[in-house]
Amino acid sequence: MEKLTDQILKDVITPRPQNSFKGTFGKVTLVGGNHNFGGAIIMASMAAVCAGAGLVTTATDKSNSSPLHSQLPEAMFADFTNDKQVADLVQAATSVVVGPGLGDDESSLQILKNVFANTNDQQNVIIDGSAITLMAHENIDQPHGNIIYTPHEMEWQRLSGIKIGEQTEDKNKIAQQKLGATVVLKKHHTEIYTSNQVYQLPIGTPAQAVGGMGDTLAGIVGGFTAEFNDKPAEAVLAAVYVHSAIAEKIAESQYIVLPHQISRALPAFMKKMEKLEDDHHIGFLN
Ligand SMILES: NC(=O)C1=CN([C@@H]2O[C@H](COP(=O)(O)OP(=O)(O)OC[C@H]3O[C@@H](n4cnc5c(N)ncnc54)[C@H](OP(=O)(O)O)[C@@H]3O)[C@@H](O)[C@H]2O)[C@@H](O)CC1
Ligand SMILES: Nc1ncnc2c1ncn2[C@@H]1O[C@H](COP(=O)(O)OP(=O)(O)O)[C@@H](O)[C@H]1O
Ligand SMILES: [Mg+2]
Repeated sequence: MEKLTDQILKDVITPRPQNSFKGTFGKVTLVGGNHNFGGAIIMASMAAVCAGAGLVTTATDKSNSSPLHSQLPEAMFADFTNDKQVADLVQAATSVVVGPGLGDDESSLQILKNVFANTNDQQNVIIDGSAITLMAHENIDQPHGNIIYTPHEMEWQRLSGIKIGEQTEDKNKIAQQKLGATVVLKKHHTEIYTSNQVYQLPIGTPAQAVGGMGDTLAGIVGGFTAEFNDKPAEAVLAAVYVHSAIAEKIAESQYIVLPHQISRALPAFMKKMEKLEDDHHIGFLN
């Protein structure tokens, strides 16, 4: 298992080209947030916007429209039960994030099926939270796309069949290769299983053990894979690293880290990365 280092941030977060517009930095469509779990998709959307995606649309329950806009006017809203609109938004996306707060009832299942029917192999498809649980319980086929699963250990147990105490590198690798997808197995020292390597995140803090922390990571992965779409594999690694690097910084002065604080800190943190030259170390950034 290879340890991730801050080099991944320097590799991925480079200065934006001058001759650019919002379309240069990709479109993210996020689908989730039922009547009870609106916060999950709002946190994921905030993360995608703050990570620098060019255009972000959130397909969610109608009741989340005003809360979304009051928190995040940069995001557009769509009703996730409008199949035609969701199909169009999914087809238009560089990256699709599906699952945060989607829920597991019949309506959630129909929405998931509609999303999966409309992805294509050119897109990054981040499958998180309820979408993983639904896939496992309802035996739903993996959709087209560059698939990135972001399960916690219980979600990975549901998807892979490997019990939490038995999730060894070898077993996880076999399950990941069968899926033919990237797996971000979230925990203390998250592991990332890619097509040719297994990475471990050596940073992160229990101050991150707060609801919404994974929703926020899913949004950053969506944002980074859209924005840095010429290197999507590295973008996933950088997203995982930046999420915990910012959390550690905040945890120096806070007992817990609120997920939205990570998102709000992203633009300034990324500015510091952009300025770094190879012979400088991120540790100097205090
Ligand atoms: N503000 C919002 O709207 C929020 C909405 N959210 C949304 O809710 C949806 C459901 O997601 P979920 O993760 O809350 O529930 P589920 O998939 O049933 O897993 C929990 C079960 O697994 C067990 N467990 C064992 N190991 C574990 C581990 N390492 N990490 C985590 N759990 C572990 C755990 O054990 P226990 O804690 O009971 O001991 C429990 O039995 C999803 O769409 C998500 O996006 C949340 O993001 C919160 C904020
Ligand atoms: N003790 C810990 N140390 C480091 N990271 C943690 C710790 N506890 C939780 N996390 C991180 O918080 C996130 C939790 O994800 P998840 O359980 O999906 O949250 P939610 O669904 O509530 O948003 C993951 O990124 C995980 O790595
Ligand atoms: Mg989660």
